[in-house]
Amino acid sequence: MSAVKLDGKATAAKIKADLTKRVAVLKERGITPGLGTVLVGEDPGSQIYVAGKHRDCAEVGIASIRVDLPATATQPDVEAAIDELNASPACTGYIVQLPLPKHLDTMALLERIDPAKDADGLHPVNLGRLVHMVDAPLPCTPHGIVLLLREYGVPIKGAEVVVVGRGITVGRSLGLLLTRRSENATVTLCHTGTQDLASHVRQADIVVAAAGVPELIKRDMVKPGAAVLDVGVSRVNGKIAGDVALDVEEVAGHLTPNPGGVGPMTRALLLSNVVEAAERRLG
Ligand SMILES: Nc1nc(=O)c2c([nH]1)NC[C@@H]1CN(c3ccc(C(=O)N[C@@H](CCC(=O)O)C(=O)O)cc3)C=[N+]21
Repeated sequence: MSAVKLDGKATAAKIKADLTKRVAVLKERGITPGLGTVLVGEDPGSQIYVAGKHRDCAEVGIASIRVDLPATATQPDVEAAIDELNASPACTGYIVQLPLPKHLDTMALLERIDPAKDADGLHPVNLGRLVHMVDAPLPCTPHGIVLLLREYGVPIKGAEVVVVGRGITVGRSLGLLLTRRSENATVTLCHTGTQDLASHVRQADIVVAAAGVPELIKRDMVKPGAAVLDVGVSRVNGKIAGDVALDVEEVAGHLTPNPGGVGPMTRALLLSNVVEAAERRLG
């Protein structure tokens, strides 16, 4: 058996085509959506991600505003950059690229972002709205995962989902999305303290691997026919390595390639948050 490919690149292209039309409508009505990025330091990985986000913006007609600060930037320096984007009418949404250098207080900076401009959906107010099931920008990777499963008709309702990894950006917030009444999945959140990871993963109809540990999910842990989504972005010898062993392809029913799976969906849903923020301005 070989798994059906959950093609994130192709699905993201469809989302971007829809966003391109919506951006054109917004422009006719006098609003140009604009994505801001705040990047602190010279981490090569972060540089590549941020450059990619600006390319994506150009593709759909979103303006972009890039703020790059040196690794030595102080807390007040970054606060000033955030205050400027909060005040800028040209910026309808923005992100502070993570991780930030260790000397900075990440939480204080994230809390300073205007929740209405939070393109990542990671502001505590917006995560709180997600807990309360109130309309808010959604975290990009979890939202991308839900849309990718829907695109390929993978049943979510009633599914047993095992999420591996409790990070805010993916694991912890994905459970909130998938347990909404509209999705109705049953979600188990596994992490480094989980006693017997394999026994949990074996029960799963859908496995989401977001731990950042190469080859954590092995072939013999996966129930035949399960959908497996690989969110891992570790670097091994300069190459991107996911969390899922290659031969899982032989047992899974659906599988995301990596690259070309969850990453492009994350980027498309970031653009979607920027467009939605601009649409909310129109009311
Ligand atoms: N505030 C903030 N928001 C983020 O969303 C955020 C962040 N900080 N810090 C770093 C992580 C990582 N991340 C990726 C997004 C897309 C790909 C992606 O599209 N990767 C391509 C491969 C690389 C490429 O072709 O550019 C793929 O999977 O096909 C990868 C990684 C977002 N992050």
